[in-house]
Amino acid sequence: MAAVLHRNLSPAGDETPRPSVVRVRGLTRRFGARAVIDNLDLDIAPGEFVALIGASGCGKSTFLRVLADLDADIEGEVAVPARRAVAFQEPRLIPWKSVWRNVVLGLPGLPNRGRAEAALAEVGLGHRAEVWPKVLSGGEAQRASLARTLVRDPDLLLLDEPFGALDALTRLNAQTLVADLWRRHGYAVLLVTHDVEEALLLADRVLVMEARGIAHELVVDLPRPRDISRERFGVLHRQLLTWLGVNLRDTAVHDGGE
Ligand SMILES: Nc1ncnc2c1ncn2[C@@H]1O[C@H](COP(=O)(O)OP(=O)(O)OP(=O)(O)O)[C@@H](O)[C@H]1O
Repeated sequence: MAAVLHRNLSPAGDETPRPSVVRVRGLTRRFGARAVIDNLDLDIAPGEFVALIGASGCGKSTFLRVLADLDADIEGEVAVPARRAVAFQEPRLIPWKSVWRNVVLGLPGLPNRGRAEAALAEVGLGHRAEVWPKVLSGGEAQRASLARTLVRDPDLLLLDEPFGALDALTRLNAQTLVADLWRRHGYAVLLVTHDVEEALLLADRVLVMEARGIAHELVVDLPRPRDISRERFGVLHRQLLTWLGVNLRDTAVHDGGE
């Protein structure tokens, strides 16, 4: 497994290293005798958007759960910021609480409706604060789940396939929203996804996970907003598919690197 170390993503010429917001060294997670993650190293810079992609069952969610502090049964060192937030494929809203109460659920102090409404307005749900979660569409529920991350004012946002269950158009809108929120708030993001295009649309860097660890890393050298019709986008797309073992017999695969 390749060790992946933080790259300085500041403008060309400025090689001053920045501190990492996530620092992982020698992480191993075993289930019984089997190491699903084996001696993994990773740094994520403040404000960096990193996508993690890989075949089903390779350990992506396991890794994200460790970073979210939902799993402490590990070996190695993991340093993450205290202010972090997580959103999953299912919005995980409590059905008997109104949307705004869901947004501030678990925050210390009295439920702060103003704060919830501000976050809901940011995701375009200012008019939905009072309703029950069951009346929200799939896309709206997922936006409420993003509002719940915003009220935590995170330094690190962990996203586990947050758009996986959405239809194509809703997904596109949700991706744009995530990109806008990221730009506005400046937190670092680790996005677990199965979608190569989504990874290239959103991330500064894409990590390809294979059994036990991170096997490849791609720095996405494309200007934002990303244009999927650009030739370079196609080159990076094919590179990722090749690493993922997708059969590209009918396309040119040798123009993207290795
Ligand atoms: N609590 C557990 N006990 C035993 N094995 C587990 C446990 N949690 C995960 N695993 C195993 O660890 C491996 C990695 O699982 P994980 O859910 O992290 O994969 P993933 O890459 O997120 O998959 P997917 O893309 O399908 O969501 C799988 O083989 C899974 O069966």
